[in-house]
Amino acid sequence: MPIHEIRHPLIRHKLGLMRRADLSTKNFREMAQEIAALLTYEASKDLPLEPATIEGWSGSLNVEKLAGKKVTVVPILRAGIGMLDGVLSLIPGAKVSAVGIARNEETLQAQTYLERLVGQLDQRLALIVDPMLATGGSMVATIDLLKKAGCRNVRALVLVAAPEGIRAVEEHHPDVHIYTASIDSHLNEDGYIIPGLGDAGDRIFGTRQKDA
Ligand SMILES: O=P(O)(O)OC[C@H]1O[C@H](OP(=O)(O)OP(=O)(O)O)[C@H](O)[C@@H]1O
Ligand SMILES: O=c1cc[nH]c(=O)[nH]1
Ligand SMILES: [Mg+2]
Repeated sequence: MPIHEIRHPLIRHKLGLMRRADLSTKNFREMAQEIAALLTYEASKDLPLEPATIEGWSGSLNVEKLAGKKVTVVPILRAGIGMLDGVLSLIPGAKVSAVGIARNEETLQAQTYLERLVGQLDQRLALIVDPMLATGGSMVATIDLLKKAGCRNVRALVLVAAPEGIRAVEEHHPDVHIYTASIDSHLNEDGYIIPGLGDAGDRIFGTRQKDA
């Protein structure tokens, strides 16, 4: 199954807090990074290990380390920045590939305005981060451009996913696994996830918010 809804109690609790309309910008940001770290833990649980010999306090011993595979984290700007540090807290050596995509508010079409990818993408696992998977247009466009640049191993971390967006990713990129804190009910007529979080970019950046 390429969709993984991680129903861990810590994630359920933190996501419940994020759904509160009165949560401050500060706390919304903190929860987004913390859930991102917990999703990273899940999304990395099958990364390959290789043996290594080290000098320990009692002499030489065999340990394990992550095998050759390198990681790039791919935040979809803007809102994806709100999950970046959470991923990097667990994979501090990862390179960051920034992709700027904004959804046209009328047509809901994804429009790409920035593409700053790191090198050696054919050897890297790409972990795309974006709080919201709504129609899936932004995610599909990001996976398209990563694969075009040579990336063969892509996973997506989203806080909330709509069934419509999951179907779009499955249809266009069935090899891509999605890790989410919640599969929500549906999209409303404006393309917002219900119950969702509202506009995640605005809530993370403090724009157009009542308490800004
Ligand atoms: O699945 P989709 O229908 O494409 O919608 C999801 C996208 O919409 C939001 O970004 P937005 O376009 O609002 O940009 P922002 O991050 O700059 O606020 C969100 O962060 C996703 O990137
Ligand atoms: O519910 C949604 C859908 C798209 N973008 C958001 O920020 N929220
Ligand atoms: Mg937005």
